[in-house]
Amino acid sequence: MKEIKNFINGEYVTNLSGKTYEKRNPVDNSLIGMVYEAGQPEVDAAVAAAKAALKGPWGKLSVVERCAMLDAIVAEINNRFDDFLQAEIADTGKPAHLASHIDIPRGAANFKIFTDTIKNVSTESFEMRTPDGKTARSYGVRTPRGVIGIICPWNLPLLLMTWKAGPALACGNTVVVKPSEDTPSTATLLGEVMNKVGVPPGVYNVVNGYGVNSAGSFLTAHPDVNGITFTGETRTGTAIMQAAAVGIRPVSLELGGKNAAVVFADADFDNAVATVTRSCFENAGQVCLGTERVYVERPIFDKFVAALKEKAEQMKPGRPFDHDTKIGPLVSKKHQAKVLGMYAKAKEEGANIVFGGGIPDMPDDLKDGCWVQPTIWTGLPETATVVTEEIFGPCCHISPFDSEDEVLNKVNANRYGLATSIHTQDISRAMRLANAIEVGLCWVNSWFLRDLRTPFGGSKQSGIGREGGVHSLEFYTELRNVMVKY
Ligand SMILES: NC(=O)c1ccc[n+]([C@@H]2O[C@H](COP(=O)([O-])OP(=O)(O)OC[C@H]3O[C@@H](n4cnc5c(N)ncnc54)[C@H](O)[C@@H]3O)[C@@H](O)[C@H]2O)c1
Ligand SMILES: O=C/C=C/C=C(\O)C(=O)O
Repeated sequence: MKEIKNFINGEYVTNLSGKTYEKRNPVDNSLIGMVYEAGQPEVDAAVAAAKAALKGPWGKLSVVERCAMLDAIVAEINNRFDDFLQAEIADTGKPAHLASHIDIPRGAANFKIFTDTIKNVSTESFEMRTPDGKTARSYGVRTPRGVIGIICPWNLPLLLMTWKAGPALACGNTVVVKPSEDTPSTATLLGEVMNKVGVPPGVYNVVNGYGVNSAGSFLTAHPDVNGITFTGETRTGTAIMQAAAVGIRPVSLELGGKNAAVVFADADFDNAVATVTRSCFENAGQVCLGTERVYVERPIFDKFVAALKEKAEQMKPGRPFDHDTKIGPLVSKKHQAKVLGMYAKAKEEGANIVFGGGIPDMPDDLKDGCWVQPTIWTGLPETATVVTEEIFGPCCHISPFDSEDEVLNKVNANRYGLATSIHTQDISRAMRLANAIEVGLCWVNSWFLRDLRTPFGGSKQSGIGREGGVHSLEFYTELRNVMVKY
């Protein structure tokens, strides 16, 4: 039986409480291993190790030396690509082609982008005359913020954790990572990489467990944590922001969304169908940037619904390494129940079920997995639950629109503001809409196309702050101004 331990001060440790919980494979509900839940003692030890490491060899490295160590992390993640692939797939059940093209490559890329950034970023400097006729020169100095608490969700476990650990370490901080209880494996495995490349003990720590009354809340409440970066549900973000208020610690929040795709009649139809298919169903809809609201200009509405239905019908569920698998399970029985509950709600509210709405027929050996059908609805009002609330599953509601103003108002009427995709060949219209849509991320004729130098984050109730390239420095460093009179 696999044991998934905590990684504290360079060592894999269990816990004082002896408390463990089961990690099950979402594909067939088979038992993968037992996870040692970190309690207050383990979180205290991890934070103490991280704090001490700031004053040790890690804190004395030059930027170039630190980046050389991160480059070694990149190389070792790539050396152990298959180990990370197997671990991520065991935890999530996602198709191997998805994990091998997105999750694991981004695990390495999320360190590389920040070594490139930190080596080439400058700070500002100004000169002024002083009242007594002398001169003064000011300049900025960026220093690490300190111990960073990193709390991650279960949908893109390695990608989303390294999207935080990469800049945190590149900027000279130390980290305590709390992966989702549902996906502990890749964050824990990364500890082996840290030891292999010689990252000093205490720089990278992992405490496994839950949120409330467990490792998550112990970490956010810890007074020696100097900043908290979180990705997860909006309501959890509220709780974490409240915890961070004690001691005035900054937060970086990447939260929920209810993202729209807007398809105009002049769009490249096949590209729009292919792109919206990805944005609705990729990773079984478990992507924060995913589309759950599709607005289609009326002249092509029926044609678009039929085309998306055909794509959904082709989404063959199956085992991760089966070549014909097009969609995997949801991450857990708990999440499967949540999504099926929303499917039932849509039916109760009178949705026209174009496709799906339940559990797919699976072979006997997979029947106990966390499967749901890709699902398409039409016919609901904008006020319907599945049109306003985040579901985080492979489903979308499609509705027609007749004007730019109408669709803009519908897209903006939601409390979230994370991502939108706009499909049109009229670039002036695309830019007009992109300037008016209240989101952090807007794609035109594309989706989830990522340049890691660009600002990434949500507006409204989808988050606080931007991460990516130089934008990550705002959270992961303190900027001090020095003024020299001479
Ligand atoms: N904006 C983004 O970039 C982004 C990316 C991925 C997922 N998400 C969002 O995450 C959600 C799905 O992930 P999830 O179910 O893991 O989210 P979640 O909020 O339930 O949990 C996220 C993490 O927070 C921890 N946690 C929960 N309560 C906590 C508390 N009170 N204090 C400290 N830690 C706590 C959990 O253990 C987990 O590690 C969806 O809403 C999705 O939109 C957003
Ligand atoms: O599920 C949410 C996906 C988030 C993606 C990123 O944070 C990224 O691509 O950097």
